[in-house]
Amino acid sequence: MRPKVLLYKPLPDDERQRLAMHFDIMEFDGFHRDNEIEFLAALREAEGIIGGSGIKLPTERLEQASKLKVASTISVGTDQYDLDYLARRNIPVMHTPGVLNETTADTMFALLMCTARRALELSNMVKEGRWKHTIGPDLYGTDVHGKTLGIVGMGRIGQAIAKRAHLGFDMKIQYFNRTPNPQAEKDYDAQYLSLENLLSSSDFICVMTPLSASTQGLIGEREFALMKPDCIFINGSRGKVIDESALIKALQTKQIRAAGLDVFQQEPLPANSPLCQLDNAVLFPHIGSATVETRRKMITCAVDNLIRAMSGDISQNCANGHLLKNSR
Ligand SMILES: NC(=O)C1=CN([C@@H]2O[C@H](COP(=O)(O)OP(=O)(O)OC[C@H]3O[C@@H](n4cnc5c(N)ncnc54)[C@H](OP(=O)(O)O)[C@@H]3O)[C@@H](O)[C@H]2O)C=CC1
Ligand SMILES: O=CC(=O)O
Repeated sequence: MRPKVLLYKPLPDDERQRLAMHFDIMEFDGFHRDNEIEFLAALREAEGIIGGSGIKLPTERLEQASKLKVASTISVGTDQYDLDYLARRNIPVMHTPGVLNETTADTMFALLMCTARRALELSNMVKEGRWKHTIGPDLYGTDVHGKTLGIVGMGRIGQAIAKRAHLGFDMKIQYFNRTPNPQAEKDYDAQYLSLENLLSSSDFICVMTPLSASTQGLIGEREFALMKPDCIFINGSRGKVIDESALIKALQTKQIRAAGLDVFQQEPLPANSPLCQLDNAVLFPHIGSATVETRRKMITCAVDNLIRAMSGDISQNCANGHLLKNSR
């Protein structure tokens, strides 16, 4: 009998067929109230699961997946899973690092540029017929080139952002990680600082860490208070890495200049969020990697990961390999 795999995110036909060559597929478009009973029945039968980061499968649900051997996600972030719990069950979590670095860095730079130059606010002014005369200083933006960019989380994507900033915009790069990144220091002349020093001396701050126990709430009221009054804050990591209420307060009181956000504590962001009322907040709907080309590469990578891991090979792209009891 072929292993059963629960697929809960739509795939292009060719990638779906590739899975079907190896597995019996139980297919769902997301996990929600309307499909809960059938979905959980399929989960109980599944040896493999494949979905995306936006669809949470909490541990109490995964406890029912007694036959589960592999979880594959079409994302680099794996915070939707409890990696320790799955490792205790010896279940590898496979993800898609690398293939989305450049696209996600492009998105973060777009967010940074739009925020600095007030692009969406001014575009809306034009579209709504409010452009009556040459704009004055009250609507001017701020320069990006030549400024100082602080990157919190100088990993794969952080370095792709540093490349754009340093080589393209002549920005000074400083960063904070738990461990220094000598490659970024060599390639982009990046300077390693404590979080406090980075926050108080950067013109732009971009957060690009994973969400984990060590990063949840990393940037809160105290951290916003350390930032320069002209600071532009960009979050591309996960909403819970920052205290969103503290950010809203910092934006409302102009404690910082502006924020560009791709991720939120609750996604989709509720329309009644105070963030939606703020001219100095540029909001993207979690589109870091959302281009045709890159989403396709991520799907191919996640399908490859599942096929290989189901046959026992987790040598590439395993997010919890270091935690597994039995290395494969
Ligand atoms: N908005 C979007 O659409 C996207 C969002 N993402 C998010 O970006 C995250 C990062 O991806 P990627 O660059 O591939 O990951 P990497 O693992 O390559 O980089 C993560 C970096 O964060 C640092 N970091 C981790 N924990 C801490 C901490 N407690 N304090 C300070 N720094 C920390 C790590 O350094 P060290 O371990 O030394 O601390 C590392 O440099 C993903 O996990 C995901 O959440 C990714 C893609 C798209
Ligand atoms: O947020 C996206 C991811 O790939 O992680």
